[in-house]
Amino acid sequence: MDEVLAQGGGGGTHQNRSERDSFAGMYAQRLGRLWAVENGLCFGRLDGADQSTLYVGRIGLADDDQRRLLIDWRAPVARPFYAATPAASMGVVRRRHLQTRARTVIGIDDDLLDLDNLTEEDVSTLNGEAALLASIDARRTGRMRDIVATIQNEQDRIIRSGLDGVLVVQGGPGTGKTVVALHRAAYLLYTHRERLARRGVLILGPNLTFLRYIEQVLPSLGETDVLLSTVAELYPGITATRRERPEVAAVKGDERMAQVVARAVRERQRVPRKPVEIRLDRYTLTLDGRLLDAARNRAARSRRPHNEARAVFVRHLLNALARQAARLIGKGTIDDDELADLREELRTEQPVKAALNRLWPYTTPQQLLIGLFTSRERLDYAAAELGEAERRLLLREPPRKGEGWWAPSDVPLLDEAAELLGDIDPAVLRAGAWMAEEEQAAARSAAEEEQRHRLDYAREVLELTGLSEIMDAERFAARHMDDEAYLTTAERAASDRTWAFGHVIVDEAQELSPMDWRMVMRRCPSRSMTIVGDLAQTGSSAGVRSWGRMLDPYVAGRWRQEELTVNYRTPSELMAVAADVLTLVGPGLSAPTSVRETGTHPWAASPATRLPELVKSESVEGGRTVVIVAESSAEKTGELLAESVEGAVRGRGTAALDAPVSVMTVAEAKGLEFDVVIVVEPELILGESPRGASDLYVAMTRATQRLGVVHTGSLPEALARLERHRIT
Ligand SMILES: Nc1ncnc2c1ncn2[C@@H]1O[C@H](COP(=O)(O)OP(=O)(O)OP(=O)(O)O)[C@@H](O)[C@H]1O
Repeated sequence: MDEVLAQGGGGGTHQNRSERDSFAGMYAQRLGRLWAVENGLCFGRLDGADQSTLYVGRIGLADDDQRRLLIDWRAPVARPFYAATPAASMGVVRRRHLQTRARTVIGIDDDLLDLDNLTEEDVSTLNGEAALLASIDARRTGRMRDIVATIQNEQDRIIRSGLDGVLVVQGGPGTGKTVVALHRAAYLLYTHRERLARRGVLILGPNLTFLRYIEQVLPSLGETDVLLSTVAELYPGITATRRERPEVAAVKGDERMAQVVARAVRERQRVPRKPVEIRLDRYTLTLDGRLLDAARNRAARSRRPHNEARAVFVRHLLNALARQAARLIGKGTIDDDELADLREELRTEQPVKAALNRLWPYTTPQQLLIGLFTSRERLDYAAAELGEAERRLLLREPPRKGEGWWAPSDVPLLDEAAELLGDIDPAVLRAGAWMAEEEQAAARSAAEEEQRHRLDYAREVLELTGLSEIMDAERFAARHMDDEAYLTTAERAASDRTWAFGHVIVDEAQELSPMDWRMVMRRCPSRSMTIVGDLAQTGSSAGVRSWGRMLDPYVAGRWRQEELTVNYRTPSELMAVAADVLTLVGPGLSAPTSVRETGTHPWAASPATRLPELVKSESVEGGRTVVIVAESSAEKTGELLAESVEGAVRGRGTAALDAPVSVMTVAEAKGLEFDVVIVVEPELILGESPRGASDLYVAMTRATQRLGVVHTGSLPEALARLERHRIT
């Protein structure tokens, strides 16, 4: 890369410049990968009974003579590093954990696996648990780290479980479901590269903040071909930001909506009660019910989606109209050529075109849903099986400029509609005239936004790699765009609604509605999936109640389940209170066992106005604190803290992850973790949604060090344990 840089900017032929660009790009990418694994590159060593020594690291490395220096953690020979126990030593005498800072070793821990093969002195210096405990005690940075150095045996089994079929990983809070799912992605890509590199891996998370939180884990494992997304982002071209009431989302997530969308499509093909008259200059043509029915049935029999079946419908009607026209102009018999001429003539007549467009209109998924949700009449027709109250929840105002109309729960409905509607002929699409003005404007502004984003990204890459001198951002971005082959699998998959992924991982899977699952399953026809979640944490009313019931329509009897039982996040003192809350969620549920105690007890304090003072006194130097509030008081509490506590930030996104203090709702904090958690007015959280108990359970299990509750309202019974440590 130094050499490429030394060649400088302009000069040379076009060919020279373009070669230089592509070398520079290639080296930049390779360098990026190596940088990503620099920290803690080598973290383990295995000493075998056969006197062999292997070093285990984030990636595999060999020297110039192809001698193995470092074994990739995913390679089969590295397996004993995670799986060997004194009872089954797998040929390993000693497992050593290496802790490094930059390139210096700062600590080692040994596990002794085969006593007979070690000296007394070795034995006296061993301390195996230390590596894990040091790792989970560390301050949180606002980003998830990888755990390659300390993967535990029950986790390792899941990470290395076979690629095929559906694997469900059920586990309580903090048991490592997310981190295990991410390592599994890295492992699968490494082990089944052939199969997965082409089709890619999709990882679905609950919201964008969460994706920011986990996004650095995989590149640091040496993988880039994974698409991280939320369900709301799965429909290319749609930004679903509208916020809606949970009961509205629950109706839209219900599986009956599949029928509703199907009927909405059929509504667009409805035959009018009265015959349709088409007035032309010389005569008037009539399409009666019988004729229209016949044309519609012909189209239906073609089994093509709506927009593609339109051609069948139109052909049938035009033939009939041509024959009618022939009769009207006094031609009793007519040969095929004449009929064809007449048909083509009619096809271009404006009144004929208008009638055909009304009878079987080209329809985009967006148009279909806007039409459905803004019309009482259409809803009554299409959503007959929903109750009156449910239909009323679906009704909404038409889109207005500058206002996001789509909600996350619309995305699977758009996807469902896209399946039933099929593609519109690109020539028709380009003409654009059939599109509503707002839609055209929205498409244009999305394209501009995309271009801006691309340029920013290009600038960032060039600056980071010191290449901005020799390559300009426009050229870099344009090349990325033009050259299909240059796109990563993840980029190609992101822009293609019909992409079939090689493997799909769904995190916080309990939150997905039946309609979400229909869409996700479409993205994974091979049904090679990892589904991780915790039924006790389900916050959405349309969410999963039973893995079996959710999966049976897709893979009845063909899925397997693993359980994670040890909590690596929450100390046992905090988990005891969370376990009390869990009894409210449902009978017979058990909380995971915490791996450590800290001696710090969770507390309660009143009134809630003491919040700023307590946030300051409880926060730990260099650590992260979250204040978790009920949805209804999030903005108010956010403002209060932003004014009174330095560095406090309300809300979602990267800023909230990086701030020393952030204010979040339960939904926003789901899946994340913080050093210190303060829950405000638990009674409100409990009462705010039908799944309030699950929400409170989620809130109480986010802390790695300290937990407190502030309240002015009453303290829920389930939190009575906190009275013992009330801060006065
Ligand atoms: N083997 C391990 N070594 C070190 N840290 C671990 C290990 N397993 C899990 N952890 C840590 O425990 C914490 C919780 O993990 P994670 O977020 O994956 O849990 P989860 O099961 O997804 O939790 P939730 O259901 O609450 O979202 C993380 O900080 C993770 O790094």
